[in-house]
This record gives sequence, C-alpha cells and structure tokens, in this order.
Amino acid sequence: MQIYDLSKENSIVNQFMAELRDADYQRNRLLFRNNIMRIGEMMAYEISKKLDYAARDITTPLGTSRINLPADDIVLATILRAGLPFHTGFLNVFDHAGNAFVSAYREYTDDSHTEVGIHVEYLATPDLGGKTLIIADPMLATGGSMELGYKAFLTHGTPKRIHVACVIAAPDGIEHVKNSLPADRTTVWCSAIDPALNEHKYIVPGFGDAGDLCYGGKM
Ligand SMILES: O=P(O)(O)OC[C@H]1O[C@H](OP(=O)(O)OP(=O)(O)O)[C@H](O)[C@@H]1O
Ligand SMILES: O=c1cc[nH]c(=O)[nH]1
Ligand SMILES: [Mg+2]
Repeated sequence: MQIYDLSKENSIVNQFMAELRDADYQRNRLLFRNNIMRIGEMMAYEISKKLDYAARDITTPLGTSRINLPADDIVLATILRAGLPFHTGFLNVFDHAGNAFVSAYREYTDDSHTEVGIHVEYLATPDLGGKTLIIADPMLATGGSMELGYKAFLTHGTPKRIHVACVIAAPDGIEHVKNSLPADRTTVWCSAIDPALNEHKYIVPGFGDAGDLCYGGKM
C-alpha cells in the first residue's frame, strides 16, 4: 500500500495545518472548515497526478488543441459529519465526479471512555463498480470508521482503485487500513502522520475532534 504524506515537502499546506492545530485559531469555525477544504483542494491536485489520462482534441474558436484529460471515473466519498468540508475541497477540483456519503460516528462503549464503537447508519452512493473511489475523511485515528465506511460502499460495487484521503493519520489507522482494504489497490494520502492515539483514541497532537471543530458539539 502506498502512503503519501504532504508534510514531507514544504508547501502552503503547512500554514493551513498550523492554523488547524492552533487552539486559538480553532475558535473560528469558518476558518477551520475553510482550511480543511483548502487541504482537500491541494490533495485532490496531488491525486490528479496519479490518475490515468487520455488525449482529447478540444475545439477552440481558432483551431484544435490536444489535451490529456483524466480518464478515471471518479467517485468522491465521504464520512459524515467531519468529512463534509474536506469533500467540498475535493469536489471543487474534481467537479465532474460522482458523490457518495456514509454516516459513521464514534461512541464510547465504556464509562472510562477508552473503547470506541462505530455506528454506520446512512448510505447514499452511485454504482462503484470499476470506479476510482476517493474516500475523504479528515481523521484516520483507529481506522475503524474508514473500514466500516469502505465496507458500506462496497455493497454498491467494487472500485478499481481506492484513495484514502485524510488530513491527519495515526500509525494505528494506517495499519488498520492496510489490513482491511485491498492493499494492492489502495493509496493513503495525508497532510501529517502524528505519533500516537491517547487513551480516548484521539490523535496526539492532532487537533481535537474534527466534527465538533467544524460544526460544534453534539449530544
Ligand atoms: O479512525 P477512527 O477512530 O474511526 O476515527 C476517525 C473518525 O472520527 C471522526 O468522526 P467522528 O466519529 O468524531 O464523527 P463526527 O464526524 O460526527 O464528529 C472522523 O471524521 C472520522 O470519521
Ligand atoms: O483525534 C481525533 C480522532 C478521531 N476523530 C477526531 O475527530 N479526532
Ligand atoms: Mg467527531
């Protein structure tokens, strides 16, 4: 399984990441969502370099121009709720893509808040058979949401390639994806790999709860 970490190379993404992580900046939800969206746009651009291309003749008012255009049939999938602004960033770039949504939320299953269960409830997707599936979710912590989201999408066809796109990944999450998605057809993209999860299964240093930072707390 290939893994691309955008932080390996200096780019403007570093500034978006610094603002996302900064507890003061985080008070501005509009900025938080916007930075997630902008990372989605940058990551989509990087993924676009790995697609298949086919030449097409485009008629201009003055002649013909041959251009290599993406040949992949892309479906942009996301996991509600924190995935929404990230998905928007991808859709700003891959505006011809199909779209798929699944809901998954983590809930503690014990009083000490150290074990999480994941609930999948809503699924809306086009046929995924033979498609290039990009699953955008900002946090890859335990990897449980990604696995269950992927398995829900699989009920609607087997994609040709899978790109797992996240903002921050933890080593546990990457390992989980390696073991639960087809490693020969899956690529993981992230803007940082943070060292660990804390006892509540949050990524450390991470930036906190992505869904709450985008949309506020939930009961
Ligand atoms: O790798 P995991 O351990 O499964 O954690 C990652 C999940 O956590 C967040 O969602 P969350 O469950 O907080 O739901 P939300 O988007 O509604 O906040 C995030 O968007 C991922 O879906
Ligand atoms: O650190 C984490 C882990 C899972 N989900 C989040 O939103 N943040
Ligand atoms: Mg959350």
